[in-house]
Amino acid sequence: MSIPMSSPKPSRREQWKRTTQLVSILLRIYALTWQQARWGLLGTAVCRLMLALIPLVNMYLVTHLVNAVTEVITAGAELNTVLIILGMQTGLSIASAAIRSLEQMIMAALKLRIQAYIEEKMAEKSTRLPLVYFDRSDYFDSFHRAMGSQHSLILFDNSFMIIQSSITVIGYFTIVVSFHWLLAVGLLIFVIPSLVVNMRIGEQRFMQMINQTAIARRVSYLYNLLIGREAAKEIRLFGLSSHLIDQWRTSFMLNAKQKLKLERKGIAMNWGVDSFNNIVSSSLIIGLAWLGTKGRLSIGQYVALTEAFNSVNSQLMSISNNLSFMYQNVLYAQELFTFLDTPEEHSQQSAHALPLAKPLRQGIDIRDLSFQYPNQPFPTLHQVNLHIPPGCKIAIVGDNGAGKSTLAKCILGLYSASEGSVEYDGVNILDLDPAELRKRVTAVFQDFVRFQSTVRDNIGFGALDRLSDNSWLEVAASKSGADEIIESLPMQFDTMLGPMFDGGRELSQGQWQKIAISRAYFRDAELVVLDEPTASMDPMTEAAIFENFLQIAEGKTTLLISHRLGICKAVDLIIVMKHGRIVEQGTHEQLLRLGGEYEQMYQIQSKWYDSETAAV
Ligand SMILES: Nc1ncnc2c1ncn2[C@@H]1O[C@H](COP(=O)(O)OP(=O)(O)OP(=O)(O)O)[C@@H](O)[C@H]1O
Repeated sequence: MSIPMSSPKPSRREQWKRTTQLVSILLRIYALTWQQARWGLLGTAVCRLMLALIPLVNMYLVTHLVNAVTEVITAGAELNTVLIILGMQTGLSIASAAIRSLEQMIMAALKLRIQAYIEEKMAEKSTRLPLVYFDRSDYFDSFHRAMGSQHSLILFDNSFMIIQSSITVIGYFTIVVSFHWLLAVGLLIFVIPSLVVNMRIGEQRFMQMINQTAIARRVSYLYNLLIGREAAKEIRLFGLSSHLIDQWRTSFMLNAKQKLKLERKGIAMNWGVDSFNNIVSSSLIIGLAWLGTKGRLSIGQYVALTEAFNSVNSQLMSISNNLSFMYQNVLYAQELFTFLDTPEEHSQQSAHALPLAKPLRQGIDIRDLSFQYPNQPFPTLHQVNLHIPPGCKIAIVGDNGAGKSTLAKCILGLYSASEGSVEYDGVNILDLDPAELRKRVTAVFQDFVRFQSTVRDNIGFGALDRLSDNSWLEVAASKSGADEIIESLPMQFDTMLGPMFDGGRELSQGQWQKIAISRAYFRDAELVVLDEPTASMDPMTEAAIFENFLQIAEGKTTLLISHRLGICKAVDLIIVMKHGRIVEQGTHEQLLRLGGEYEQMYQIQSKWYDSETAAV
């Protein structure tokens, strides 16, 4: 879908291909607008048609008015005709203003409708894309460009303007041609230079937008960092404000200078076009005066034609501007459609997703699984093999960066294997319906979300269909120990959490964690993944959570990622990971006997706990 723009001199074939692509984008926009707002579109078309005819009627009235006024002055005729024509002109102006207002109202509604539709589609698309896209900078570039291209869809407005102006101009041409064909040729000369200049500038603006996307994103990233909550503490603590503002200013100015250069070029070129048009316009008026000397024009016709020239000039400028805007908007719209056409998650496109037994019979098998992040030079997981029987409790341990969280995300189906497979009951995860799979799994991640919303939402988002079921909410809250926190809140489950909105109660890190764990429990899933859920909790709370966890995990397949090895004694299987591989697996006793990585980690931690106890 993306149109190659970099080659300075495209071949004829490339030009043809590019033109057909642009036309197909244009047709797609028309189809979309028609589908979304056909009555608005029809209403606008009718208004624009009437507005196109009004100047022609006015020209007719001006001719008669000037002639009638001349009669009054030179031959002492009655004022009646003048008054009647003036009355008609006033009526025409009022009608014209009313139609214009109506058209503006329809257009405002139409634009909002299209904007809502596009924003919804973009949000839908973002949530349906595979998670791995969010690790790619080109995805963010594409999203940023698509966001900035939304306005381009109102190019139907440009088309209407062009049609409206064209009808008026054709009317004027028909009248002008009846006086002398050379006058009509002169009128045509107006349009060509301004069209060429505007299209060139439009294309350069678009290319600039493409080239500046990455840096424009950095500018907005730095700005949001400066004004946002996330970095507020550290900016103050480390005194980063001036440094970050300097960085932001440098990036901003880099973009601004390039933009300014192009604007200057555009303004200078338009000045050239304006001067040229003034010369053409003066020549035409001289031509009119010459026709007058030949006795082929009345004063009224002379005045009306001069007005017509000025009007045609502005109408032709409007056509040329709208054509170039249309061209520019089609180029932008291409970015939007490129984003909207990005392929989604595997099975969402397939109607042949395979069913899954409930509960699982054979469990989960990971076969020769390798996974590489798009922005990493080497795979993060190498040839991982693991069998997880149904109902088995597994702890995954290992150094920082060993690949524990990545493995969990592959098992949850959030990342697709680069090589090998994850199978549920022998069915490749890629052949399962993602929506169906997600109903069967639940997780708490290290970087869980703090929804700036009610407690009910924060827990209930785990299973939307039970959002208003208080008894389920209470059970989920008590399992994680969040019930005590909720009890102390002014409106219990309906209390707003987080500082972002009025009346929101901020919680401590550990309290938020309990809420996030409740959310995971709220979904009654077969596979529960807890990725370091207790990192911010005090040891007493941690012990309680683990105890609870094991109790409620009875019968469920559970995967626990933790650096604290205390829990490992109570699980069925411990997996030790190092540099993206499983290096050891077994029970606590088996691994201690093995005397390998696990035993070393365990000894270090027990010494640490022992010395803590000794110190106390
Ligand atoms: N979103 C990402 N994009 C690129 N690389 C990533 C991403 N997330 C993790 N990695 C890389 O993958 C490797 C494994 O990360 P992972 O988070 O799976 O490790 P972990 O064992 O869970 O670590 P920790 O104990 O610190 O949480 C790391 O070297 C990291 O650099």
